Amino acid sequence: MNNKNLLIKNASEVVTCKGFKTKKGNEMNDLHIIHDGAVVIEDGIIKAVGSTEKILENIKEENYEVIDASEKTLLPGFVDSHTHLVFGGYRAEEFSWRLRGDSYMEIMNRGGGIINSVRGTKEASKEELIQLGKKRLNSMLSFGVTTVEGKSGYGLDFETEIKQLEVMEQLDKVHPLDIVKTFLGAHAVPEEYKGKEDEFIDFIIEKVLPIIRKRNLAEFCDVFCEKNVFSIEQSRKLLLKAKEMGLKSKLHADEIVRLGGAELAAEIEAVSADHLLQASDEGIKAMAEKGVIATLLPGTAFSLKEEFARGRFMIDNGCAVALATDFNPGSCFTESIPLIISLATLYMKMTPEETITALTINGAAALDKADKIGSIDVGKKADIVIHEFPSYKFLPYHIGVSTVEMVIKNGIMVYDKNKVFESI
Ligand SMILES: N=CN[C@@H](CCC(=O)O)C(=O)O
Ligand SMILES: [Zn+2]
Repeated sequence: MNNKNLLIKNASEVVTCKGFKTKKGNEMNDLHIIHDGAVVIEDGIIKAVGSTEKILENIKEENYEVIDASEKTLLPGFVDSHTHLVFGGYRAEEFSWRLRGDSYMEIMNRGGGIINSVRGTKEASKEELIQLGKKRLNSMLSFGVTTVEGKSGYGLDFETEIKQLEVMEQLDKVHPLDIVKTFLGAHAVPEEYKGKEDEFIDFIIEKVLPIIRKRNLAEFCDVFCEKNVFSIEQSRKLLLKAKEMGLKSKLHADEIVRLGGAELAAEIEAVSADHLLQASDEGIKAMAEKGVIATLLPGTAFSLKEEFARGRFMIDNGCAVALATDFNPGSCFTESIPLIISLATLYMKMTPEETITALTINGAAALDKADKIGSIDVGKKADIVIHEFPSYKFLPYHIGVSTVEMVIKNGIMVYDKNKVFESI
């Protein structure tokens, strides 16, 4: 189907997630559902949303390609706002080591972990990374993701960091999924800068950031602010310089050790602070006050066998929470949104409604795009997913299984599960 004028009608529920900005605290429970709803799409943009009856009174059906969504649920496309999708090589061996008890940091400190993926990414050609990227994006799309954030950070040198960002730039052009690019040059300390972390931060600021800015290769700057990686001071310096150059801030914060990353995120008014497994009460409250989004990555905690971030406490204290996969080759090799939904609802005490908000409008807000995507609102991009059951309540209920039947991106059908089984 390639018709940009589309009418989806008779949906059991249109879960609009209505809104153009971040939802905080209790607001996260309000999904603004329309029962027996319809959506009108023209030229890739949502033109009207309402009850099927009202919508049909105002349009001529014959002018549209029509999808009958009876007994189905419409949701905004998911926004996976934290991933490391471009990398070469895999770390299946390290996963086995972790199963036998080695910790993530132990593996990292003996030259595995991120540095292992840096080797693989340096060795891979741009074309290889593009082909791998396409497969990964296809998989994400099948889970109903229509916008994804992707980070560099498996280069740690000028050429490879730029290569990763260029690969994402290219993927964004050739693949229906939209990619928001983040520069994560400070993801680990390269061998030649061990003990000279300040110099490495200066190298990034002086030599890499200006080119990224000039070529518009990233919208966000991120840093792994962690004990034995980059300190609070180094992270602050990098993010503030990047901000001066026009890059918005994100942080990998308080993941393994409570370092004060949440407090730093509030101080510099970052768009989001991510992970936050060890974030302090004060840090969380400061983030709520400053409107910093807490992007939680339960797949990572699960895969590392760590305690989950305190999503319930954060929401109860007025924070805006987003959820993302953290898809990467080490700490969380999954693009599964159903897994994230299961972990958030069953283990993080988030309600189904909060979970959906965290994966849609708040995911969009974590990418500073809540005005364009993340909800089914008139004027927004027509990124809409048709789920095969009559209520959003089936998403957590159908544990670990994708409920996605069709994905519409910019008003065009790009995934139809029924087609996969057409010949059966
Ligand atoms: N914690 C730091 N960075 C990634 C892991 C990257 C890796 O292990 O390759 C994360 O967000 O989980
Ligand atoms: Zn990450």
